[in-house]
Amino acid sequence: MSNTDFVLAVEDLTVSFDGFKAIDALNLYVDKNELRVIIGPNGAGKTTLLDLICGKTRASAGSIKFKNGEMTKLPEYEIVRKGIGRKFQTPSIYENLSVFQNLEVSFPRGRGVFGALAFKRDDEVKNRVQAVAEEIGLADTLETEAGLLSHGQKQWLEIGMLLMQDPELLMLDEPIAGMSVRERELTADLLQRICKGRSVIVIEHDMDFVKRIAHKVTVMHQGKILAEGSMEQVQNDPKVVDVYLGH
Ligand SMILES: Nc1ncnc2c1ncn2[C@@H]1O[C@H](COP(=O)(O)OP(=O)(O)OP(=O)(O)O)[C@@H](O)[C@H]1O
Repeated sequence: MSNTDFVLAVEDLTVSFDGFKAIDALNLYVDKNELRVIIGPNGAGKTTLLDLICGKTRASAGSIKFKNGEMTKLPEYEIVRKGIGRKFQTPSIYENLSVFQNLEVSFPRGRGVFGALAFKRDDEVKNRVQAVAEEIGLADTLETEAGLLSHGQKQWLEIGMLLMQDPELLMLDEPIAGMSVRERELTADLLQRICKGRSVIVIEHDMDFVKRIAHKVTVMHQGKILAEGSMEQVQNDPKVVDVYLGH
């Protein structure tokens, strides 16, 4: 395919594990500023798809283009540097550092003019930490040790650590697992905020949450796309009811 306006264009993507196709000739296109939710039964290939996009797993065939650049051959750190951030289910924050320090260490090195102008960098980092802390609702807890945060706050901090790198595509695997009702609401608001200015892909099983956040829903089944569209469209699709929602 020639150049497109899509942030992410996945085409004919396939990965086989010992002959089993976990992802099978899959096509997926994500727009700028879009919040896409991927749903589907256990084993459908959702996590494997995100693993392929972030370079954790190598494709057997097909193409993954991010802003029209091919990603399938790049190492993971290059993919991060190009602007793709991925949050896994288990938080990987530094429990004995403060919220501020967790955000500070996530600021990408090697950007801007440093050396003699190190103080400028300090300001730049501080301003960025403050802005991100506000975005994730942790501006009042900057000095708190991360290990003392609630489960939900830890998840938000990890999202904040990814936001420090200002990714253009952010991928989140079941971000509300284990959260309270209130934390889920706040996470929905947070996701709505962060997709203004970047694209977000979320894997989620909680349909009420999906309804609240999704611009568009992709339903996966057996490594393929079963259906795609608005929540209403996929909810009323008999194929989707049959393999997923009806269970
Ligand atoms: N590294 C691997 N080696 C062998 N098989 C794998 C590997 N990774 C994934 N699979 C298989 O690929 C299939 C898809 O798994 P995947 O975890 O992507 O599904 P999922 O849709 O994310 O499911 P869930 O909702 O349970 O997280 C499963 O059958 C899984 O066992």
